[in-house]
Amino acid sequence: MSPPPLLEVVGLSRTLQGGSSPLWEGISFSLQPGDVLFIRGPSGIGKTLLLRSLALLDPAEGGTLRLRGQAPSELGIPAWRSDVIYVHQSRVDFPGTPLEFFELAQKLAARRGRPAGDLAAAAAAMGLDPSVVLNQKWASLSGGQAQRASLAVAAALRPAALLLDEPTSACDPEAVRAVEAALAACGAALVWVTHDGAQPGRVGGRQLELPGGAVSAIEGGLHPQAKAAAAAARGGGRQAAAGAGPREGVEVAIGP
Ligand SMILES: Nc1ncnc2c1ncn2[C@@H]1O[C@H](COP(=O)(O)OP(=O)(O)OP(=O)(O)O)[C@@H](O)[C@H]1O
Repeated sequence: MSPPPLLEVVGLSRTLQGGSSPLWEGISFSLQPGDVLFIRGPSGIGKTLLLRSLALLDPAEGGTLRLRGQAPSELGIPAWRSDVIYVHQSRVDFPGTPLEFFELAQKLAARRGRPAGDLAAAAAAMGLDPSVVLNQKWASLSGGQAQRASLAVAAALRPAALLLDEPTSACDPEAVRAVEAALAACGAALVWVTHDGAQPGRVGGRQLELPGGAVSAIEGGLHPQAKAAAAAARGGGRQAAAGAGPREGVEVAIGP
């Protein structure tokens, strides 16, 4: 028997309070390690809510979620959130520095026994100078630095899946390319919301259109050899991704 998918989503639906019809329904897809699924759709259609539902931060009222064959109720919410990490769309100024944040996140009970990732390498892959940016207060980082530092923390926590809400919205074109390559090579399954129409074609994978939920393959994408080389440079194996928000109730989501 073949192993279950890494992340399996079947028939997920969401209706806003007071709404007469679902925002989206019948959302189904499955992901294996390293897969990329872009979420596309107009503003307000519910892309963020879908990511938050996958992270158990916002309730979907229909459908099922499974991580390596286990439902959230079997795995427990903290364990789910330490392996399926949501990185918030907008800047979040946490107290302290990115390095302190990462160290705090590593101490969460749900992370005990998990191997530590290499935060400096993840930051460098995103085009940051780790010795500077990781030791600076979040509040003093530029928007693009803070966004990439969040992604580097997330990546270095080595989740199974990263839920990325417009992860390059604050980056200049050079940084966008670095982040795309770093995320594509990080080893986690990626669910990636973007408004950049060219981004799916640069990264590759599949895309899901809201509200209908149709999933299609994307033409193009990063060359598999480039991804393999980046993975080898990292030391191979399952790697980096996803941020941790060591706050009560959020566990390891990066952001509120
Ligand atoms: N926590 C929430 N509870 C109830 N309704 C919400 C919540 N968050 C967002 N909404 C509403 O749900 C709808 C979808 O919002 P969402 O942020 O998911 O859209 P989006 O597709 O990500 O938009 P954008 O592309 O502009 O970021 C909007 O009408 C929004 O007002």
